[in-house]
Amino acid sequence: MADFYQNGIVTTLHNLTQRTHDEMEKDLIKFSQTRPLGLILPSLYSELEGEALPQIINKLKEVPYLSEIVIGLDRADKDQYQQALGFFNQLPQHHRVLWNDGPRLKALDAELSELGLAPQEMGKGRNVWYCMGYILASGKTESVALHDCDIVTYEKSLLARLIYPVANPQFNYEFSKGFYARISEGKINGRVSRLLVTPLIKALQRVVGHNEYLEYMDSFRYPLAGEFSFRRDVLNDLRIPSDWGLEIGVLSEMHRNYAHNRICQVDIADNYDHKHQDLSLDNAEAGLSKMSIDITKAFYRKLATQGETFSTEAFRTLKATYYRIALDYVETYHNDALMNGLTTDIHLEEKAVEMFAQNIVTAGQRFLDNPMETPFMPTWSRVVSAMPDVLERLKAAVEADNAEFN
Ligand SMILES: O=C(O)[C@H](O)COP(=O)(O)O
Repeated sequence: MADFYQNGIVTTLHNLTQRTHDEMEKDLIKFSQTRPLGLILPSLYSELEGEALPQIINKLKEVPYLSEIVIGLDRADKDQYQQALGFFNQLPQHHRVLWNDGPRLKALDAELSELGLAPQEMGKGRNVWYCMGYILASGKTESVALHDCDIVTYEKSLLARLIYPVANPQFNYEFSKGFYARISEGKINGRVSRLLVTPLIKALQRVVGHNEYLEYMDSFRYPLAGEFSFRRDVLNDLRIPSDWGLEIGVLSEMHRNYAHNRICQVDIADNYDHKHQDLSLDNAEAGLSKMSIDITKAFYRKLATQGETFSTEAFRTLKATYYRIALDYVETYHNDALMNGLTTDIHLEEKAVEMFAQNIVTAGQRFLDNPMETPFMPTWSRVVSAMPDVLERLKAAVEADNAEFN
């Protein structure tokens, strides 16, 4: 049973009564009559063949309040795109599949690239960015949810709870971020969120001193959750990184663009499990190691925009501060696990903390070596200003792909 504590400077919407999904769904059907609701699914072709996505689609088939589902499909050739269209045709809702590797969308991407406006890296960030552009172009929905396609514990209630805060016309929220616990096979997961992000924020608070942005980031119970929802107008002005800094980047942009009372977080599931990546202890270019470097750089960049200056010495101090705090958390989570009949591998957790500590310095060095690096994708407002018909052309390309291969 959850408590009802408000732990930070954004509103937390709890699951206090285990209200039934049917009741919430009735509300959402009503809300959707005045505020049409949509969903973005950033997906890889390989996920169609996995365990999670077919289950997710099975559950989504029964969702009655969505006017539009936009699927961004990465790493698919022509045959795979055609198969994907067949697969997603199970959905009774209006849906479109963006073939990101297809000739039409690649041609548009090449034109944007000439203007210096195309995302520079392949991956989820780029996929999400194009889906957001398509939502703006189609104009079919007022509020949109986004979630990953590798969730093996997916229930319809996750989506209902995720979208509710931006669907209810009586609420003033522009953005809502999901949170949950991650437990599987008797273990607590969420290794980067628990062992890097939270202790890093605490360490930055100690080193930088009081900082309202850090207080805001510290308010989120699962800052790395890939599940969030927003009103459509939010999409015009998001300048987000294309690398693993995406989730931190979205939170940072919401902080820049909106007052705190327009932002909330919501309890969307008791437990969440998904595909786990390797820690990659020995390779800083892969797995959770690479993720930790991208995330840490996203924090440095954001703090630099607030006038914070960094040096090699500052990064060393930050590393030492982080390391001590993170080790305390290893113990905290171990005790929490034991009391709940779960386990954590203390040795492995400490090895992860050692790697993250090293990566705090590595990220710092890369930040100092490349002060002009901007892995950000431009806001859609800027893209529209540079290419006024871009949204119409994006929509036309997607419609043509869906019509030609369906
Ligand atoms: O959220 C996280 O911490 C990372 O995505 C890693 O998650 P996992 O430990 O559940 O795989």
